[in-house]
Amino acid sequence: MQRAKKYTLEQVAALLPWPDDLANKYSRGKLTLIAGCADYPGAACLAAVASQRMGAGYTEVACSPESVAAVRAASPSLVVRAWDELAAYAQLDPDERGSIAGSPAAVQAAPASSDGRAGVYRACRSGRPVHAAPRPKALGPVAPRHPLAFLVGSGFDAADPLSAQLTCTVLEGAAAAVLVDGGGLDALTSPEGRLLLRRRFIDGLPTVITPHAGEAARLAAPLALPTDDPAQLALLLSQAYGVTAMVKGPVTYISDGETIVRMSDGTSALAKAGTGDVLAGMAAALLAQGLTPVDACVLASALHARAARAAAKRLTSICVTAEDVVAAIPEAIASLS
Ligand SMILES: NC(=O)C1=CN([C@@H]2O[C@H](COP(=O)(O)OP(=O)(O)OC[C@H]3O[C@@H](n4cnc5c(N)ncnc54)[C@H](OP(=O)(O)O)[C@@H]3O)[C@@H](O)[C@H]2O)[C@@H](O)CC1
Ligand SMILES: Nc1ncnc2c1ncn2[C@@H]1O[C@H](COP(=O)(O)OP(=O)(O)O)[C@@H](O)[C@H]1O
Repeated sequence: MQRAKKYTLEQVAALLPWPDDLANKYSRGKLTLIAGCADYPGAACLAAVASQRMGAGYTEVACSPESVAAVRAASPSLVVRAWDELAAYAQLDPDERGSIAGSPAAVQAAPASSDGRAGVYRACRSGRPVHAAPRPKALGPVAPRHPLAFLVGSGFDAADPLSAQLTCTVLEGAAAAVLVDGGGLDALTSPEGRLLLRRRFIDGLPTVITPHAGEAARLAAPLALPTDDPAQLALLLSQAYGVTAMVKGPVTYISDGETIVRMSDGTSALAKAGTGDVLAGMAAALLAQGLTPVDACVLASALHARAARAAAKRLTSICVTAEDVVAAIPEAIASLS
């Protein structure tokens, strides 16, 4: 059985993405979140403001139309749109969208954006009716000048078929790192989800999953993976799905299929709804800033734990909320520097 390793404080601190003097908002990384269904706008708000605090230069949210006002109200510096066009595209039959087994070379051959910052809507905003929407070769520029990443699934309702459709559309179209969280995770067990993950793995496109114990068990079940040891589960999920897996809990384990990292600095103050959405936004923001999947998960998890401890010191471990964890991210960063 493989042993888990721990990072030293110095190793974690060395991962902090300090901006250089000539940075601009695009060079600091753009994160696009596809998150927040009508019932869970809060998850999109929490993940998005956590991304901003975690240093992403540009945070864009595509959420359900019902959630737009709430997400806009969460922070005026977020760029927020309804996911209507993307959702309409996702609902097309895969045959109409184009074969999901299409050649990766075709994706690479798509013309690069001239301004290097086309967003999630470019392919869907041609003014054509939805049934004639072109296949989005890539969500965002194919050859980005600046780092970018996508987060999909926080605040999705796993029971709604649209959740799986949106998740697969992002996995298919994003020529960049994708983090799958919350109600998007169940989509990965379907034949289409498995195929898309395999294709991303072969193409060298990083995918990160961030399940809690219940979600990890649902990912393990169809493959009959043992769930009794969370460290081994992180390793096995990573290997089986071709992703970097961060299995969350009182102790969190991160695996890229070769190594396992143990993160044990958390606190029960984190056992509250929404703290997982905060962690997803932090890790995805670090992916958008160019950290490797394991480094992004390690740094996000370490800062998440430190932020919760700092908040609990002031507010007690009874009172800390997910919003308090976001507010304490700056203290967590300062404590490492
Ligand atoms: N403010 C918002 O908008 C918020 C929105 N949110 C969004 O809601 C969506 C659904 O996410 P969810 O986690 O609430 O539900 P779901 O994935 O169905 O799992 C629940 C079942 O799993 C099991 N379970 C076992 N171990 C577990 C563990 N360690 N932690 C948790 N569960 C564990 C347990 O079943 P049991 O073991 O009791 O049978 C439990 O009944 C998702 O998109 C998320 O982003 C939330 O983040 C909250 C704030
Ligand atoms: N007892 C605990 N000790 C330390 N960390 C915890 C504890 N309980 C939960 N957490 C952390 O809180 C977060 C909860 O995530 P998750 O269950 O996905 O919440 P949500 O879906 O409500 O956002 C995870 O990062 C997990 O590691």
